[in-house]
Amino acid sequence: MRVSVGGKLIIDGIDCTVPPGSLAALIGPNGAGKSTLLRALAAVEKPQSGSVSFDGSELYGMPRRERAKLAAFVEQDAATELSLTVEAVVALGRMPHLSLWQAPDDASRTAVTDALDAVGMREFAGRDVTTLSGGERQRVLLAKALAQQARLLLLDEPTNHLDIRAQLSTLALLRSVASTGVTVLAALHDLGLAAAWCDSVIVVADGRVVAAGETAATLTPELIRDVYGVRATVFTDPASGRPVIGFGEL
Ligand SMILES: Nc1ncnc2c1ncn2[C@@H]1O[C@H](COP(=O)(O)OP(=O)(O)OP(=O)(O)O)[C@@H](O)[C@H]1O
Repeated sequence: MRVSVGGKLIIDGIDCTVPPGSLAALIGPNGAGKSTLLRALAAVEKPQSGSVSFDGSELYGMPRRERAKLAAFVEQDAATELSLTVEAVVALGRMPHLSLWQAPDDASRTAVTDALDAVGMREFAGRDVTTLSGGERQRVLLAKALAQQARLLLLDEPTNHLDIRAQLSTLALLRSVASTGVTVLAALHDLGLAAAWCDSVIVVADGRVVAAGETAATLTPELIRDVYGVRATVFTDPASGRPVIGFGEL
């Protein structure tokens, strides 16, 4: 796939695959092209060439509504200026499943409540979304994507604004969503979170994939040094058995 924005080639021949029903991290330095790639995968940004196929279906040729049933996208710091309640924002995720003017059915109401529960925001259901903190808003936007019940979930920095506990519970939630068969791809800046929680990583730099594959085999100190120019040491957390990464300057 090749994607240009504003006349500039940003994604230069990326070819990548995310294993179905798994949690994958999209990582890479600032300006590498992560957001642009996610926007292209979500069909928000049209590539000059290339295609995005999911489960045998080509996402670009598809009517918007059908695509929204397949793929949900949470953009980085998506604006929430509309004065709506949290519940109404999450209910927007149900739109692809309802016909025009159709009142929410039981399945939609349950999906909204379940999504609010999943992100721990049920008690905020009646709050105006414009009054929320950055972290609360981030969780509401994740709930909206969950309510969409798509089989592909694309997230741009889903842990932005979140405190450490909320970061861990978000990654745990994404893992459990993936375990139900949903394919999850999340751009993450925190390599520690990617290492500890994701099944695989796609590493981009300068609009190209420089490495991709199973997390432990791919996210090595050598790769981190080459891509980010820092020293990294991988430890094992004695409590969880998961990898922990320490960083230092070269
Ligand atoms: N509208 C635009 N016009 C020109 N250049 C753009 C435009 N949008 C993005 N870019 C450039 O494309 C490159 C990739 O941007 P992108 O936002 O995809 O990177 P990223 O990996 O998500 O970065 P970050 O980690 O900083 O969020 C950057 O150099 C950015 O300046």
